Amino acid sequence: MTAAVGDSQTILQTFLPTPQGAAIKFSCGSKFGVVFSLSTHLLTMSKVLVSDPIDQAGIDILSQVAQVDVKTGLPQEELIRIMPDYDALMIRSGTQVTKEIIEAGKQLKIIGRAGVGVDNVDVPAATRQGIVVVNSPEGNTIAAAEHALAMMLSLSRYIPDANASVTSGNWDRKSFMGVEVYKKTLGIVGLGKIGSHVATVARAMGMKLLAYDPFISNDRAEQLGCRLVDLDLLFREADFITLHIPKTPETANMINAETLAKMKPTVRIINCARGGIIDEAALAEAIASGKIGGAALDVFSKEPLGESPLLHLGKAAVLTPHLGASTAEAQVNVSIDVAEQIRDVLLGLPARSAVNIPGLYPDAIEKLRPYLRLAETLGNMVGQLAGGRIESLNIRMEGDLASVDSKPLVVAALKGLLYPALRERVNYVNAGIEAKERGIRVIETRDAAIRDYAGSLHLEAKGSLGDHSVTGALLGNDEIRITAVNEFPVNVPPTQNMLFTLHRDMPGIIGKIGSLLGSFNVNIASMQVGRKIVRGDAVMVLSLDDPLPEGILAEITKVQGIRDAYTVTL
Ligand SMILES: NC(=O)c1ccc[n+]([C@@H]2O[C@H](COP(=O)([O-])OP(=O)(O)OC[C@H]3O[C@@H](n4cnc5c(N)ncnc54)[C@H](O)[C@@H]3O)[C@@H](O)[C@H]2O)c1
Ligand SMILES: O=C(O)[C@H](O)COP(=O)(O)O
Repeated sequence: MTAAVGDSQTILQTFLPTPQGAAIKFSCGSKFGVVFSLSTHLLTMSKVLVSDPIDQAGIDILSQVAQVDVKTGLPQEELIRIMPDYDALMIRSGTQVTKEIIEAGKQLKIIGRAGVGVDNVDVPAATRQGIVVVNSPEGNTIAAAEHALAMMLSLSRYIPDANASVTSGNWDRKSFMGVEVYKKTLGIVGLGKIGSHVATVARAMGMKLLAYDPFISNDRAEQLGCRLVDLDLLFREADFITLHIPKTPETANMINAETLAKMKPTVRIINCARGGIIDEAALAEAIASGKIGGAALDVFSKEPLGESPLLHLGKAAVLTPHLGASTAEAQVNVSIDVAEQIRDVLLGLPARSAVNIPGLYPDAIEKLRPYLRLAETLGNMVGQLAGGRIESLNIRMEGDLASVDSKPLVVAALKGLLYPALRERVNYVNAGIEAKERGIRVIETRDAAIRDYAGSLHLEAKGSLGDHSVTGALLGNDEIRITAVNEFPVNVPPTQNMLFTLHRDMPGIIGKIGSLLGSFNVNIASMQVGRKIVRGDAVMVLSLDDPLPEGILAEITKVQGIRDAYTVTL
């Protein structure tokens, strides 16, 4: 990287390797309103592996900034073997991105899922490695909703079997007497993006709508014409049940022998969400024995399905091979959506749909960008001052910052705190998890009444070697100012090489430190003393033009009146 990009330096440092090579101009995403100078080295070095069939539109986007290799259907061992070469991996649901693949991805910065579900990605393992995982939360919503509706109608009119009958030369009208959906009750489990669109269309078809979604308000359900009910009532009253929920420990096997027993004998179940939400053996048994009417399934606990009792249910089961997102439109949408995010992350910009960066959405970043830099700098400083093992980090949001979403600031502070220990291995993705694993307790407090600056941050680290704090704020031009160290007021910009002393405020001490540094050929750029009372305790902050040579700290602490001395390198 040859030039910092506006204020996005913090984010750039998060993901980008140290650049080399000649600079060329490169323009990207106007939504971020920035122009980058990227090194040719970086451009030629970025490599993206596309391991599932992805629409060309996304590949074209990626090809502008990276070498794109499309290698679909690779076995796990081969993926593990080639992963070390790649900066980004783009997938659909076909590739199982296991911990082993992720760990093999030594250069990997981003995994892009061209679709919604990331259940084929070991997200915790990616987070642990600092790899951002993105998806396309909306690109295939309509496709999946329309597939669910098509499945409902196919099942109620036996279209697949009727078609098979005609194409094999029969004209059998008796066997395919169907039912209407008009005035029937549809139970929608999960009233999110897809469930909402299903509700809208089903309502227009004259269906009565029940919905179960513990995270949706009554107002939203009413807006969609749905009556929010509990799951039990939905199971008992619905003529059709359609699932639009993620597979989680709570939803796994939600439809099982016990819940099937509560349903109407004519009920038809549609699952275009995820395999594993239905106990397939129990479902097949319920259909075969006439306990329920039938099922239309697009997703299965094991894909490809292979041998299954579901294959032997005749016209009472309609099965498709995970086609919910398979429309031309959806594939273009998800491919572009995810390719743009991969491109952005490779360029050091934030991703708009990262599933594992807490609270770091582009809007939030845009507003907080200068404060993220402040938080990271203060975290880095207080970590170095505290030294040793950090037990807790107290982050106080002051003034205007007391009312902002603090998550990004906390992540930035932790990234700074851990940087001296982890260097490039810590980033916005894994800072939280790295801190947790080190047992660092994070305490957030807010004080809107502190108004020395519009907004300031106060970080206090308690560690095995002592407790230290730094406070900082931004000037009008977003320049960082350290405004207190260990509660002593100062007003200094952070610089690359700094020396802090805790000492007794007494004549001659500043001179002695100056001469000592001079004798080691260290030039002082600026110096400031902060004290609360005359001749009491004080702090001295020096910005140095050169790094402190080995051994000088020990000499400084020998000076009479100096209690402690610390170096900070930013
Ligand atoms: N078949 C396909 O090809 C295909 C395509 C796209 C999406 N999907 C799947 O469809 C599902 C829904 O996708 P979406 O985009 O609508 O997601 P979404 O996040 O917009 O909606 C999911 C809804 O489920 C609700 N929910 C979560 N846990 C619940 C629970 N225990 N009980 C009831 N409701 C619960 C949430 O509150 C949310 O409103 C996902 O599993 C997704 O992977 C499948
Ligand atoms: O979660 C999703 O987006 C769907 O399951 C689609 O999966 P696919 O991209 O493999 O079609």
